[in-house]
Amino acid sequence: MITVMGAGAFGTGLAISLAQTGPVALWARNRSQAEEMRTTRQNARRLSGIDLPDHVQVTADLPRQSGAPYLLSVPMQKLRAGLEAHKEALAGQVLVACCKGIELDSGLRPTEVIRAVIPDARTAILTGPSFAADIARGLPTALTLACADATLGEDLQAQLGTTALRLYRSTDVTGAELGGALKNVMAIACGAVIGAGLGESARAALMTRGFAEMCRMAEAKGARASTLAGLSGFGDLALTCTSELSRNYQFGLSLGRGEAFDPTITVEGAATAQAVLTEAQKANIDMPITHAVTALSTGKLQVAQAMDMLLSRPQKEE
Ligand SMILES: NC(=O)C1=CN([C@@H]2O[C@H](COP(=O)(O)OP(=O)(O)OC[C@H]3O[C@@H](n4cnc5c(N)ncnc54)[C@H](OP(=O)(O)O)[C@@H]3O)[C@@H](O)[C@H]2O)C=CC1
Ligand SMILES: O=C(CO)COP(=O)(O)O
Repeated sequence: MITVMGAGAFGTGLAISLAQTGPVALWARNRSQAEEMRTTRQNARRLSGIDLPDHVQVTADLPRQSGAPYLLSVPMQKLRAGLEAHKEALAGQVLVACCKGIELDSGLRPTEVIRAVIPDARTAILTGPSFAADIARGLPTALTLACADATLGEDLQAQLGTTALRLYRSTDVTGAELGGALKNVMAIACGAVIGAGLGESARAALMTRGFAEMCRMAEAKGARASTLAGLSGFGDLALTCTSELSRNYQFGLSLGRGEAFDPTITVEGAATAQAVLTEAQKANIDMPITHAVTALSTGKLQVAQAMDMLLSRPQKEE
């Protein structure tokens, strides 16, 4: 039986989707939350209003399994701690990262963090444009499943896809992970310009130049340009930079409006911008929007100053 580790919005959405094809375990670290979900058959805290089908088995005890994958659906900055706590049970297992980001302390991508903690894990990444509630409601969605081991990638594509959730396979793990991580940084930037009333044209400019920035970093890391042009890059950039359902975009909106933002809400792009900027500076990769988002989200610049910084750069060829 497949296990989803992490009963947040996305983990719950994935478990509901997978329940169409058979029983699935949804593991929550918090015993009382698991108990409440078992009783109410809803995840009121993270994905309210959507019922858990009978096939979703909520548990606070991580199932031991041989062969079936674990889907790791925790925020990027919590992934290492989540793995460390279950190192023994997860050794040698198939671990599919479902998080979007770069670890702040190490600069590592999700599958790199997994292998740093559990060296013999067999890893993959599931990423792309999808809001948890859309997946849970069975709305049509397409995602990238990237795995360096092509045979394992095919197995996972067959196991995790449903009629509504269409999976495209890739072996470019670096490209898929960087696309998913970097689009959140650009979504914060887009939210900030819309929040500050700077207009739709400014957002289109940021999305386009942000995409150029994403490709620059990803190609420098050995990713394929075609991966960035796919679901995990361009696809998720389009969704997250234009929808008020995105938490990264909402965070940007509040920065642009000068409003406070609830710190308990998961916003992957803020820490990721800092991690990416550190990496870009080391490797001499030009990432001005990532720089601006880092300055904005750490309170070093206001939106007007960040825009001045971007607009006063030397003129260049596109
Ligand atoms: N929400 C969405 O629409 C989508 C999200 N994603 C990605 O999925 C990842 C998770 O996001 P999402 O589900 O939305 O986040 P949420 O904030 O909704 O939930 C986070 C979950 O992670 C759990 N968690 C936190 N720390 C640990 C830990 N150390 N060990 C185990 N579990 C832990 C939390 O448990 P607790 O409640 O006990 O703190 C909670 O259940 C992110 O990387 C996000 O980018 C991808 C696509 C869509
Ligand atoms: O990654 C997502 C959609 O693909 C969800 O975006 P947020 O984390 O910004 O809500």
